Amino acid sequence: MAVYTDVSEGELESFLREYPVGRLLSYKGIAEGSENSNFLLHTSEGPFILTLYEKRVHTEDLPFFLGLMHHLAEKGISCPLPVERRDGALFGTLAGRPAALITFLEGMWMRRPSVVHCREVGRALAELHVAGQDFPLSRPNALAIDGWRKLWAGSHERADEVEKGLATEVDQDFALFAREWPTDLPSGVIHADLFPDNVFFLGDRLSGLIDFYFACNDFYAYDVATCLNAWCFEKDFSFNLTKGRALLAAYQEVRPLSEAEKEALPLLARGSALRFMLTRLYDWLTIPDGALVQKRDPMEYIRRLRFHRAVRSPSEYGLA
Ligand SMILES: Nc1ncnc2c1ncn2[C@@H]1O[C@H](COP(=O)(O)OP(=O)(O)O)[C@@H](O)[C@H]1O
Ligand SMILES: N[C@@H](CCOP(=O)(O)O)C(=O)O
Repeated sequence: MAVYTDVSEGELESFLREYPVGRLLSYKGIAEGSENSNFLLHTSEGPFILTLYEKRVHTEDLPFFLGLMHHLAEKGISCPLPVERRDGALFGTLAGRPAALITFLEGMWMRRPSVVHCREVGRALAELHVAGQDFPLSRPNALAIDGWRKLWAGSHERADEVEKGLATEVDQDFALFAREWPTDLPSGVIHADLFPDNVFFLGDRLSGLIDFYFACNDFYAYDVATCLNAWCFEKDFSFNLTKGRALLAAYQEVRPLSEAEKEALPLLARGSALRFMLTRLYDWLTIPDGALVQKRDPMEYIRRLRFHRAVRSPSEYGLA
């Protein structure tokens, strides 16, 4: 459940008066998602999504996130369009939180993505990378190595509660990344969280991308690695080579990877697995039991991390 902040009908109505969206007919909290509070609204002008930004989203980053959605939508990427207020602003304040209204996207996310879905997401990711190339704003990745170190500092002491020996194991990954993390791969705007729950489909056709609230500037290939982790592993933590091949081939039809990007993929996939393990671990250890938030299992990403440690060649992900 991700509704951290309650909104009363009265305060919502007065918030909506600033928007050209007609009269409020109904609204309800959305259980899915984990970072922000989301509501589905019906107004006399149609359905909208209302988002109240919570702990990991800072107000100063909203022009980047909302401006990016605007930019991508104009370039033909199917993503929500932030609705402009009457004063031209893309967000306001509601129930003490920064809040925005975005257009509603049709479709549903795939609980069990198939090879066809992996192909669709590979292509969409590359199109997003290309469409973002002339976006004028930039935002450093707050969850790059320095961000990982902060999360690790906040959970290191208790990591062995999740699995004995985990703290020592992960310390070794940090040591490797400090020495070998690439510095000069092609970079630009990346989504940074393109998991299945952030990609909508109508049948087998991708209908839209949502949740740009980790978007930032970083290596394109790091985004590819994040998608390999999120889309191409099976429930038993085996890597599905057919899915990997489909995702990478579709990506490369739009934006071919350089030799340096291909070579870096095992390390980037390992780093991306660590990044998601760390946010999950931090939340696992700090969010109180019984809170109305769906906690995600850090072990799922430790298992991926272990897989990548053993990878010797990018061909093991399906790269030709
Ligand atoms: N533009 C949209 N159109 C339709 N549904 C949306 C849209 N944005 C969010 N949702 C719904 O809200 C849920 C949570 O959104 P998400 O942005 O992933 O939240 P969080 O940032 O908290 O993870 C999604 O799974 C989806 O059901
Ligand atoms: N995708 C992340 C968590 C972020 O949640 P989202 O609902 O914003 O995609 C994870 O799986 O750890």
